[in-house]
Amino acid sequence: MLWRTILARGDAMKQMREFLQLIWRHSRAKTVLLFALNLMSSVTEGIGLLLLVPLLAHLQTDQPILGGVSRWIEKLGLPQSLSGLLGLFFALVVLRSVISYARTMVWQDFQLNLIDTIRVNSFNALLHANWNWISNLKKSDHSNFLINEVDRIDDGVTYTMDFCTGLAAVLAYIVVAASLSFQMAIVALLVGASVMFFMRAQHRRARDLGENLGDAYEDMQQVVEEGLSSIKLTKILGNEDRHRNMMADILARLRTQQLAFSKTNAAAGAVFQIVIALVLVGFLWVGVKILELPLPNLLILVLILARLAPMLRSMQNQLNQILHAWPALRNLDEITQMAATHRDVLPETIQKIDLQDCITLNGVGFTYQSRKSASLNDITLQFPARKTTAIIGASGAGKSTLADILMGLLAPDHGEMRVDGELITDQHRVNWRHSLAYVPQEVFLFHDTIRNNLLWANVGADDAALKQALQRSAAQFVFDLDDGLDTVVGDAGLRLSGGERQRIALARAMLQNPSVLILDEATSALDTKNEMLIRQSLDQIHGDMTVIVIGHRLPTLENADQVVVLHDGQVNAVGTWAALSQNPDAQIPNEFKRDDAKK
Ligand SMILES: Nc1ncnc2c1ncn2[C@@H]1O[C@H](COP(=O)(O)OP(=O)(O)OP(=O)(O)O)[C@@H](O)[C@H]1O
Repeated sequence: MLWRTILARGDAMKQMREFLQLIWRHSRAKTVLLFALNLMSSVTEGIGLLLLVPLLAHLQTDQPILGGVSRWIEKLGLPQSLSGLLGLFFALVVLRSVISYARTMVWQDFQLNLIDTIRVNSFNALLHANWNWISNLKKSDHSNFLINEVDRIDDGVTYTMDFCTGLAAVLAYIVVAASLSFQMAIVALLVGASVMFFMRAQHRRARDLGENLGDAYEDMQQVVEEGLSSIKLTKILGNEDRHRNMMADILARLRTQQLAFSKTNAAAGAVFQIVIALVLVGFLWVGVKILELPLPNLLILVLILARLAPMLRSMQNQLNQILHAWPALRNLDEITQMAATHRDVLPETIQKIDLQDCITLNGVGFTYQSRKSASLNDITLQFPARKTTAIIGASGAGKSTLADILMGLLAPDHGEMRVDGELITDQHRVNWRHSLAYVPQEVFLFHDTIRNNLLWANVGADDAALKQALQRSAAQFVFDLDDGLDTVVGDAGLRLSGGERQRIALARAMLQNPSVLILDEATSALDTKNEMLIRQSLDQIHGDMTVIVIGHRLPTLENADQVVVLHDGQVNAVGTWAALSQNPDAQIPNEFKRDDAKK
């Protein structure tokens, strides 16, 4: 194939093909339309150029119109007079402008749509990936991907399409040139192909620089995200300069990459211009001295060459940009494939599971991918419905891992979990997750109003339901705020105290009206008064809702129906607090003993 010859190299072909496949997969109909418009635009351009031959011949009456062109004019019944040819030429220019306008509009719509689809689909793939995989990812890499890398894919797609448009135009010019002098067209083609071939080293360099640029963007994203989210710590540690320097170092690296890329491009441009000037000089010499071409033909050939030169130069640049952008496309493939491999199994419709009897764990074991030893080992437990179970244990004993298994966020490597006797498999896990509510130790609130933060749990809840949920969570302080439910909580809820954040998170959980409520140190940031209020509200739901509390303070243990002691990922003891506190074999963390002693 002609363009295979022009590129004369496998890599660029493969990478451009991947961008073309992306375009093709997005909308076949629109891709065909775009290529048809490209073709029409090139054909009208070619015909317009050919019409210049008789037009020029009119200016020089002793010159005959070259046979091929005049034959076509006669065959198609086109006017041969100067005014007729001028009219035709003008009509062609108008037609070409209309085609070019249509092409731009179709392409703009197509391109914006394609890039939005890539962003939304990648975000969606990450959101639906399972917790075990996603929790081990570096967040900044993925935000960098969704923001910067998709922009680079956008560049790659644009340059691919521009390259195709350029290629169609080049082909049209070559056809026109061949119809005027076949030998000259072949010479031009061979020169173009060999220049492209010798540019291989620069193409490779463009791709390598593209990969380095991607890494530098990832690092920058990480520095910005970590710098901003740790700003309080930064101020306390006095590390502002260190963050600024890290940012400056990364920007310097980015600058070096970008300059290197510009240098590669500029060098390619310089070589190109020299080669094209040589070809032009040789062309004229061969045309005049050897082939003795008629003046109109020679002028059109020179015009073609003069227009081809910047076009080939742009195509050369586009090729570099495509290679530069390609690593981002490879990242897209990797992320999409990885996220698909680790995808949660989604049911067709969400059906909440209403716990009636008990949750049972039989011989459950779990090992994190990055760990050699198991974090949970042979856990066999029962969590009776409408009862409160407290899980305690030293730091690292496996409490949060156990909570993640109970919530269906992690799937056990060994053993099984059953809800009312029904085995919970991947097919049930999402339904099960929708049936429970969770209040973590580190509460997350959106930078939005309290109302909107609550509505994430139940979109349709009215103000009365919100008020009730806030009351049940001892969060009446909201009604004393100037803007009440419409108070904006700030970034991650930073405009509220830790205790206020926790109470709003608890209200959000209550609003879900869950079958099971899981609390992870959820009252750790509360003062005694508010802790007591929350405990009272938990007492109110006692007997109505299944509650699992992790690592709580002593009073909660005393009120729990059963307390599970975890030690080194295993169940050490189970029983009421009264029984456990008398059991010398129970590995009860010291803080509970001290609290007990104080009491
Ligand atoms: N994402 C993870 N990847 C690898 N190992 C992990 C991960 N999360 C926890 N672990 C390890 O699993 C073990 C149990 O951790 P887990 O967080 O469940 O303990 P915990 O009892 O909740 O501790 P703490 O009270 O300190 O929060 C620990 O050894 C911990 O280092």
